[in-house]
Amino acid sequence: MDGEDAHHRPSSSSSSGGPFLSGLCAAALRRKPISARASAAASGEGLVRQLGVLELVLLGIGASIGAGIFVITGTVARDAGPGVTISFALAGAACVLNALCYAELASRFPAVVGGAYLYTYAAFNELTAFLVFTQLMLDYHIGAASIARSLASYFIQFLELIPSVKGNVPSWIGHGEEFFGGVVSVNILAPILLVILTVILCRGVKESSAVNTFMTTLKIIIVIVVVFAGVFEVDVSNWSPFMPNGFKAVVTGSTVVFFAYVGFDAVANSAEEAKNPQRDLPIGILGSLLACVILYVAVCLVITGMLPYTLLGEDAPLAEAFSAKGLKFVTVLISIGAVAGLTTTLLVGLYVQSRLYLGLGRDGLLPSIFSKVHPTLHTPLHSQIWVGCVAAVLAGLFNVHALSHILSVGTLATRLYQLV
Ligand SMILES: NC(=[NH2+])NCCC[C@H](N)C(=O)O
Repeated sequence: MDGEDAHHRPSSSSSSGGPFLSGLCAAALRRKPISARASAAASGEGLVRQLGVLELVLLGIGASIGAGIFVITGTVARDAGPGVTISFALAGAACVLNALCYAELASRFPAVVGGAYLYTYAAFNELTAFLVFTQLMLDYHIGAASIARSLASYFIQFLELIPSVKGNVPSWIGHGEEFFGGVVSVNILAPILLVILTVILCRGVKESSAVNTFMTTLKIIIVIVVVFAGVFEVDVSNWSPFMPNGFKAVVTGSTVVFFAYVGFDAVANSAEEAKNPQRDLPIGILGSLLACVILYVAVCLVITGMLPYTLLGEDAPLAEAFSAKGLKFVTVLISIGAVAGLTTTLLVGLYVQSRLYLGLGRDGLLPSIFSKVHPTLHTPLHSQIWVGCVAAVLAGLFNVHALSHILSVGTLATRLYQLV
């Protein structure tokens, strides 16, 4: 990798041998010449092109539809009323603008891993790119841990449906055994789930994509069934007034529901594994986002039409709305949808992280071990195992509450950076 690294770094800025500080500044301010890197990637030293357009669209949807739609809808609807639909449409429109930028950049630099990190490196400089990476990693590492913790709780809840098991599952298995006044909350199920997903990801991009395709299709079907089951329960009088607390509450709501769209950018990181990146990456990015906008808006219309917005629950609004109408089977479907949703956001999140580590390892910004790709599996094994371990340690020691505090700061900082 070192030879290649030297090859793609601009010699003018780094070879002068001048004072240490000016060398450092020059390094921090250099940009990435994409063409050289692209030809190195194209020479076939690692990842393989296995993903078609459908797999890319499902990758984006897999990363985006998590628990957000099942939870945030109710939280926001309590303020914005049925206008939460407009909140989702507004946030969706903002994301479409963002996605158009991603689509344009992804088709310009199609053959290199890296997504936002790569684009910042090419447009600004190495320092900015590295900062983008650190913030993305803060978000992804902590995000992966908290999603794994939520998944573990879901599994324990399913297990406790068995009468003889109910109340007998030790808390260190899934819910967390608390120490130091609740600062540390130890459990083993979340790390086990992370190990399983890491093994799948290490086996190959085709295998990981197959799991994602299956789970994502399942959750899309569930969301569609939920919408159709709900349509027959809609009472249009629940939609008026549409914005009980005015447009301001709707706009405020759109800043919260933005979270539900986070994920479509994952597609940009599969540039080196897409069969026809120049054409398929933009389709994958925009296609997955548009699918989410349609599904989310439909869910919002249905849920706010089913019950007066004041009666929507805060924790599991969608499930509660259906049990209030006596549709228990839909409630079960929603739980399965949430588990599938969490699993795919976790899977794709871990996938994206490893490709980012790979990109930085190749660029010499991280130790070269991260740049290694397994010769037969064609996956960045070291990077993948590393991101799995970090998430497993965090998920093994902290609960969602502790993790989400750190995550909010990370996500906000990341998005601010991207705006700049
Ligand atoms: N990188 C992240 N923060 N990913 C979290 C994705 C959350 C996903 N959009 C959801 O609604 O659940």
